[in-house]
Amino acid sequence: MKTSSSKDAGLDARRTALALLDAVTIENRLLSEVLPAKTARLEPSDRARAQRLVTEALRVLDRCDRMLGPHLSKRPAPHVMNALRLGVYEICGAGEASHGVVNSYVSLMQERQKSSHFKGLVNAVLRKVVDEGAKWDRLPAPMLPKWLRKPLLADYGKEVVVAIEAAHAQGAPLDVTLKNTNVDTLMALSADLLPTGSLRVPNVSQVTKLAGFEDGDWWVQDAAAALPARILAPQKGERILDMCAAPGGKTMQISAAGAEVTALDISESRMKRVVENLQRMYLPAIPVVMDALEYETKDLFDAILLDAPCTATGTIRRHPDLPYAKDGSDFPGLFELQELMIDRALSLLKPEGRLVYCTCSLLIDEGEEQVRDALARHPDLRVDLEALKIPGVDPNWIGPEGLRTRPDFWPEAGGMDGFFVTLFRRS
Ligand SMILES: C[S@@+](CC[C@H](N)C(=O)[O-])C[C@H]1O[C@@H](n2cnc3c(N)ncnc32)[C@H](O)[C@@H]1O
Repeated sequence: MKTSSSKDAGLDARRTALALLDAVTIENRLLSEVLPAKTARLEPSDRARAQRLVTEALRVLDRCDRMLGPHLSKRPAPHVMNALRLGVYEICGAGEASHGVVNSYVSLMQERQKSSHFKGLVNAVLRKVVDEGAKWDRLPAPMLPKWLRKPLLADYGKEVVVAIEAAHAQGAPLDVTLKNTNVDTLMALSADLLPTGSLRVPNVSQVTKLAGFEDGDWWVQDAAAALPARILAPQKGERILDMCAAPGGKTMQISAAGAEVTALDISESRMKRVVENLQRMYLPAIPVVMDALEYETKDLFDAILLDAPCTATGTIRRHPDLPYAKDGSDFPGLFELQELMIDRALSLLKPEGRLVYCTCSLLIDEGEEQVRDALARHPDLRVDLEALKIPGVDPNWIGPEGLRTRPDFWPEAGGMDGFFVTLFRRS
């Protein structure tokens, strides 16, 4: 690994960003899986720079490709294409000095024998892009890849999908959930209080340095992700199962409300994060590491929150790598697992108990369709629509099966993640 010198300032971060983009688009890995290993040897400032560069470029990858299209008679090898994409993003999207950007990506091509003969192409194409920079702002919002755009078009229609894509390009603000409603914390964070009770914090560079982090006054949680536990409305002393708990955002909401919460997750490493998060917040919970489909208990629960494993397509604002790392092939397996988990949850619930089912997905298959199927399988089950009408939730977001949020909601305030939430009771 080379180190930065004044001559090649930014090269280490760019090399790593290119390796990360290759890992996502060629090896189909999620950034969260590859970031630790690929950035381990970088200086903290370069690590942050590489992460920012690849994340922001992924957000506008379709735009980069549109800029490059007219200058490429044939798509070059993926590694070369990714260098061009990063170069375009840096020149047009980030407004970096074009001379340094072009030189860096040409140098990176020279570093590998296989790509060294593309250095002339990279040089020529990026220079042409510099001349056409003004085109960038006139390009439409980046489109999702076809494999994901197609089902979303079927679910929502073109107008909504275009609005969702525009919201994805904007990225996501930082939202936090307060442990206790505390005006001092609100003031110290200079945050906006959102209609649903979450706080939106402006201009964050380092979350751990924000007021109240050390004291456990709040945790990071998107405003939409905070809705399922609010809808569950945990009561002091109730026994509640958080059936897919890690990393623990909803467990902490339930615990902070004074309920006795069992936090279950199949992943030992992810459960460690739940425990760490609970410790930082000084909140109790009973951690259980096991497959929810095998979990049994004699003492049925008063309420269950099932935040089922899903495609996470509602979180693309935060994870723009997802549409490029995935191709939808694992989706049917997830839909089946969600169905099994709903049935399992019902078997662990008191007859008068309530089950909140939610997914951070935009796909109807993982929300409304799961509810319709569950009602057909369990004739004694009903959806409690009244329970979904909590403060700040627009009644238009509620359909016959439950509450649907989308990234294009609250556009002026900065949007929200896509979620589906419903509350089941037995008739
Ligand atoms: C959407 S995440 C949960 C997020 C969490 N509720 C929160 O608010 O922080 C889904 C979780 O389901 C867990 N999971 C996947 N399959 C599972 C299974 N069969 N049993 C229990 N947990 C499972 C995953 O490890 C993952 O942590």
